[in-house]
Amino acid sequence: MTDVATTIEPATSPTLRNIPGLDIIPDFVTEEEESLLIQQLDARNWAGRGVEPNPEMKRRHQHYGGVFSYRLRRVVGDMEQLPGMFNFLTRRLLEQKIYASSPKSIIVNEYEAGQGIMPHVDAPKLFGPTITALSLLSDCIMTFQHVKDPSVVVPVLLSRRSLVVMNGSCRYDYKHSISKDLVEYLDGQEIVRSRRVSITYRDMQVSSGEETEHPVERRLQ
Ligand SMILES: O=C(O)CCC(=O)C(=O)O
Ligand SMILES: [Fe+2]
Repeated sequence: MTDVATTIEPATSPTLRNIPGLDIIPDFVTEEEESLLIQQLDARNWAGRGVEPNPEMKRRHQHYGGVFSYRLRRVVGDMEQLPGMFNFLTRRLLEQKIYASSPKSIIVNEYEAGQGIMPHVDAPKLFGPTITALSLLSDCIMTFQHVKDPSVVVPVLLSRRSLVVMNGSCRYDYKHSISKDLVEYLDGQEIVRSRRVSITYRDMQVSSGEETEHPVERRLQ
C-alpha cells in the first residue's frame, strides 16, 4: 500500500464515511429472526466473566468453529462445525456473495449498556480478508480510525439488524471500536445504547498456534 495518506480526505469531511471496503447492509435479518437468534444464543453457554476459554474477559461471548483464546493468542481445541442455528445466515452471506465459501468461525459478543470494544484490527494472520458483523438488539456507533493517520476518525452507525462488512482498506488499514457511552450522537441523531449482541463471521486464515498481532490486553475492557 503506497500513498495511503494522500487518498484520505480531511477528518471533517462527511464523505469520509466512504471508507474503501466498508459496506453496511440494513435489515440483514428480520425482527423474527433477531428474536429467534437471541433466544437460541441465550440458551447456550456464554464465556467470559470467569468462564473458559476467556475467563479474563469482562464481555460475555460465544465462539464457534475455531475457539480463539485471547490470552494464549491462538485457536484452542479443534475446529468444530458451526451450529445449525447459523445456517440461514451463512446461506444469506453466500447468496449475497459476501463470502465465496462458508466462513469457518463465528464469535458472538454481548455488550451490556456501558460496555464496548477497544480499537483493534482483527488479527490479519489469523483471520481472512472479509469480516462481517451482524448487530442485534441495539444500534451503536462503530468508529474507524486509520492506523497510519490516527487523525482520520470515522464514526459509522450500525443500526439494529444491519450487517457491517469490512474488506480491503477498511479491514486492514483502519482500527474499529465501539465506545462504552450510554448515549451517542451522530449527525444530530441520538443513539441510546442498550444490550447489544453481535455475530461476527471470520474465516480462519492459518493453522492454530501461529503468532498474531492481536492487541490482546487492550481488547479487555
Ligand atoms: O461487535 C461488533 O460489531 C464487532 C466485534 C469485533 O470487532 C470483534 O469481535 O473483533
Ligand atoms: Fe473486530
